[in-house]
Amino acid sequence: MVLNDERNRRKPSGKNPTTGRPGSDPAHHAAPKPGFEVRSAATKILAAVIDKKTPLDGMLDAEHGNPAVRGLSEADRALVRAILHSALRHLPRIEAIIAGLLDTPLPDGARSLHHLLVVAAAQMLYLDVPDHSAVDLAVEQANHDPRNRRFAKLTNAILRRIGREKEALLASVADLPCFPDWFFARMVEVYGPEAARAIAEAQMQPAAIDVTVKQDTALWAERLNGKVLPTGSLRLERFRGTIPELPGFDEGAWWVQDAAAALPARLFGDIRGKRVADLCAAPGGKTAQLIAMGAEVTAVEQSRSRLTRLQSNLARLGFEATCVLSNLLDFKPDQPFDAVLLDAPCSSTGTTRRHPDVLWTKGPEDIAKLAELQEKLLRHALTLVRPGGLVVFSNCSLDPSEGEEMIERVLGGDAGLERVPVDPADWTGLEDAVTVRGEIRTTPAMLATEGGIDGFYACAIAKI
Ligand SMILES: C[S@@+](CC[C@H](N)C(=O)[O-])C[C@H]1O[C@@H](n2cnc3c(N)ncnc32)[C@H](O)[C@@H]1O
Repeated sequence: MVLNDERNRRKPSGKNPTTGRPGSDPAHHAAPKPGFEVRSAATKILAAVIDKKTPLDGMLDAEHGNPAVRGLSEADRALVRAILHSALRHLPRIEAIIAGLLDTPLPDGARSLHHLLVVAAAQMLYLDVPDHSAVDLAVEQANHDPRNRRFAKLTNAILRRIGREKEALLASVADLPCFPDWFFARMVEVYGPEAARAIAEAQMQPAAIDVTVKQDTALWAERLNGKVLPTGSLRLERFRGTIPELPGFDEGAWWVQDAAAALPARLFGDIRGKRVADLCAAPGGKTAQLIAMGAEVTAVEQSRSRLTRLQSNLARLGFEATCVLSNLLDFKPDQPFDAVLLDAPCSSTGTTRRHPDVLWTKGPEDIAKLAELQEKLLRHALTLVRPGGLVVFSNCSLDPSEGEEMIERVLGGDAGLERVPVDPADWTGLEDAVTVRGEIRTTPAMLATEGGIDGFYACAIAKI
């Protein structure tokens, strides 16, 4: 296996054949360079995401995460995260660039070499890491790994070429959608080629932090140096640092919630004084909204640790709810509710701006299973509301099999249920998100001038 066009340049150089450096000993005998552990952690975690389908967030946790990150400083963990986000956000382009520089593909067994190259290329192409540092550390990594030692020279050659020809290489892949093929094909089928491209393009932009404010959004926009979106959420475009340090956090004046995630609660209209169940409630962004809207809320959640997190979030906000630890399918209250919100577990394909691992850890078979589960949960949720009551179903998937199509199936077979269409006049700035049936469907390509929004689906159903 050789680098395209590198053969003609090969001359006897007097350099060490393994490291490509003049006269040096193999790097695996030396102490690791600063930054080596960060790259090595990023490579291991990328392998776990792509090859083992392990979600990224848990692996980056300082206490319970992947052993490779546990000993790292906060700054180093942040760098691991930045490298991985860049690598996963642009994976098809990075892989195409690397493949184009080889005249034969990497052998099937060379997965760790693939990951090492992707990690280094992501830093060179999409982050401000100096090329020489990314190249040196990648060559050192190759030398440290007995599986990759024989590829150290190739690693050096590929990465140096990426450094030299960066602009042209990036231009050569600029039309490639950064989605796995199966997902892009599905987006084209559902939204059409142009919209699918816009969605793929939008998901490459990291998402800003949005917050929902309890009262007086304009005042908090000033204090937090944020911008009020047409949807009412406050966007902190220039935010850097940690959330708990921001003004208003300790006093519970606001909570973090993507602008799209704040939309489903709006479908209830006026719920002051009503008994509302928030099903699948943790970490509680929508529970907080329903309480702020004046409802008496029961929050149901099956995960103990997540319910604890919801309770501490509500305590910080000075809010109260009845919290029930239960699988929703086993939840049988004494009295039906006036309204129910089911924000169902889903594939989360609308959140790839924040979670670029999602599309590499989930596949079409997961989406099909989740759609089945959602239908079961919705059918149960519908039994929990009184006649005349309202059920809002929502989730953050871009796939209509988890939204529009499933709702169609549930409504189609039941004369006692009716979709309640939203009025586009109430959705200024987000009119495109109102479907012909009066549901809400956002994609990351919407609110583009404001920096985008997560993909979300929401629909209101009345029980007659
Ligand atoms: C998308 S998250 C909900 C986000 C939440 N509504 C919010 O706005 O903060 C889905 C939640 O559903 C919970 N969940 C999944 N299956 C459940 C079930 N069968 N019963 C109860 N909760 C469930 C998960 O533990 C997870 O916390």
